[in-house]
Amino acid sequence: MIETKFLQLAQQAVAALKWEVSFSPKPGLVDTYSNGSHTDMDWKLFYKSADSLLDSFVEIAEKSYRQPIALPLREEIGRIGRIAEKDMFQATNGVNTHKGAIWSMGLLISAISSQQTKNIETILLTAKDLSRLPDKNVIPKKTHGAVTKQKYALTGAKGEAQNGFPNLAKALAFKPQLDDFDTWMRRLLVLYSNVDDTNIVYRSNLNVLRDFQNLSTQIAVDPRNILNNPQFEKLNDFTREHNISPGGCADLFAASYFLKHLK
Ligand SMILES: CC(C)(COP(=O)(O)OP(=O)(O)OC[C@H]1O[C@@H](n2cnc3c(N)ncnc32)[C@H](O[C@H]2O[C@H](COP(=O)(O)OP(=O)(O)OP(=O)(O)O)[C@@H](O)[C@H]2O)[C@@H]1O)[C@@H](O)C(=O)NCCC(=O)NCCS
Ligand SMILES: Nc1ncnc2[nH]cnc12
Repeated sequence: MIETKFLQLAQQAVAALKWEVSFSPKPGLVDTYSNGSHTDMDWKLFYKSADSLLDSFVEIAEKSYRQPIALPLREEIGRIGRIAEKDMFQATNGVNTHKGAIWSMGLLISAISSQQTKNIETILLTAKDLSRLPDKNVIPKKTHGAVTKQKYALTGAKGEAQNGFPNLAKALAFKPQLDDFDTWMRRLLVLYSNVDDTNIVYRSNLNVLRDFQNLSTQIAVDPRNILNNPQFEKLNDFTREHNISPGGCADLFAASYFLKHLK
């Protein structure tokens, strides 16, 4: 029988993934208004994908409960993470919806369950330590992320975790603004401004990433209502023109919501 505490933690992670895709508008990304720069995904597919991850998230919480941060735990959650990736691809018919999210959420769930804490600093530090342990069972693949990281000397989702999730922490540190929507929109823009998202670079190049980040920074710090700021429409147009999607930022956005709403 699944213990309620593990199920509840996993359900919160799945709910955060669904919240992320529902949050609208998000330039370049799939939301409930549009499919952004994607032709093979919509918000319903993301819901299906999120639901397919519940069992693996429960198992990560279970297997991590009060465990020391050491190689056996790292290898165990790596094994479950790879099953989660398979479940996701099966649920989506081969579309990569949540690969980055499985990685980040998996580490965060494991950190929460192993330390039995809601303290964000402790969670990020523990997830960082876990991610730095070498999992000998990883088979290097020529993924889009791997190709891009090598070509441009970027560190991707792995680097974000191994550095203690600095961009996620930056987004969370952003003080509430006018209202809940404005606060979360600016947190998303903080991620757009700072994350070296390999999805963007794979579909374009480093110059496009930097222009995207600079435009996002301008909007994030502008006190005007974001949806009335003409620069926001410009950002939307920019993602369309370059056919780019900040999928890595979306994963971290979901993870930041998950941490902020831990019960
Ligand atoms: C360590 C792994 C994450 C290995 O990952 P990989 O080597 O494949 O490459 P990364 O670049 O590290 O990216 C993986 C995904 O992470 C997201 N991401 C990208 N950049 C960043 C960043 N700077 N910080 C954080 N996260 C980042 C991103 O995922 C999202 O985008 C995907 C959808 O994008 P889309 O545009 O559709 O791209 P594609 O389908 O690839 O291509 P096209 O559409 O252009 O054709 C979606 O998945 C989002 O989630 C990257 O895709 C890890 O996978 C690993 O080692 N796993 C093993 C299991 C394990 O150990 N798990 C432990 C914890 S459970
Ligand atoms: N809403 C979204 N759109 C595109 N890629 C994503 N990866 C995770 N969430 C996403």
